[in-house]
Amino acid sequence: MTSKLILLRHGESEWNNKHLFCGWVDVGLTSKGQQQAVQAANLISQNGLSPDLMFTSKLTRSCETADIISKSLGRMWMDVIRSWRLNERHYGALQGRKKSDVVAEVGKEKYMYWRRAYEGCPPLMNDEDEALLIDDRYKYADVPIEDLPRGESLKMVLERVRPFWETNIKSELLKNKTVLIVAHGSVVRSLIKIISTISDRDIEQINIPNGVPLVYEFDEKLGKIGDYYYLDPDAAEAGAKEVANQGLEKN
Ligand SMILES: O=C(O)[C@@H](CO)OP(=O)(O)O
Repeated sequence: MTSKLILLRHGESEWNNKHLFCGWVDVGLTSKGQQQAVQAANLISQNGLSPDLMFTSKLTRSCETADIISKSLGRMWMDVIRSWRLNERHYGALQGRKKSDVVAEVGKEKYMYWRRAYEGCPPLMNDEDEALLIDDRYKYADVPIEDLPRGESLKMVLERVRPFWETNIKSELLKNKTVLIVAHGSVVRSLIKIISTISDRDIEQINIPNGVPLVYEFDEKLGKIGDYYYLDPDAAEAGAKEVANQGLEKN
C-alpha cells in the first residue's frame, strides 16, 4: 500500500501578475490563475490520482484554487482543512511593493537574500502598517496574537509548518490516503525541505511554479519512495524560471 501527497502552489494571483510582493495580503486569482487550477485538476485526474481530502491556507488565492480543483474533479464532498500555518510567508514591509522597485532600491544581492535565502528575513512590518492586519484579526481569531507574523524568513515558515505536517498531515498519509495540499511557494518549499531533507543552501535554488502539481509517494511507514516529481515537468520548468526571474527582468 502506498499513500500519495500532492503539493500545489495556487494559480496565478492578481499580485503575481503585477509582480508585487504579496505575502499575507489577500488577493484573488486572475483568469489565467483560474485556468491553471482547472489544468491542475486535469493533470491530477489524467494521472489516476483521486485526492481523499485537501489542506489549504486561509488566503483566498489558495482557497479559490482548491475550490476549482474539487469542483473540476467532481469531488466537492472532500473535507477541506484550512490553516494559517499553510499561509504564504509574511513578507513584512515588502508587502505591496513592486519587486523591480525593491531591486532598484537595495540591489540584486539583498533582494535575492530576502526572497530566497533560508534565513533571509525581510524588513518587518511596522506599526503604521498595522491597518493591514484589521481584517486578519477576524480571520485569525483563533491564533494567539504573538504567533501572528510581521515578516518571516523561509526558516520561520518551516518552523510553523512543521508541527502541522507532523500532527495533521502525516496522520492522514498513514491511513493510506491521497492528500492534496494547495498552498503557496514558501509553504511548498518548506514541505520539500522537510520531506526531501534539502540543505539550507540548496533550497535557495528551488522555485515553485503556479498551478503545476507535484507528487510524493510513501510506503506504509511513511518512507519516501523515490523523490517528488511534477505531473507536467515542462510546464513546471518554465513556470519556475518565470518565478525565479521576477523583478530581475524588465516588467
Ligand atoms: O510575493 C509573494 O508572496 C511571493 C509569492 O508570490 O513572492 P516570491 O516568489 O518573490 O517569494
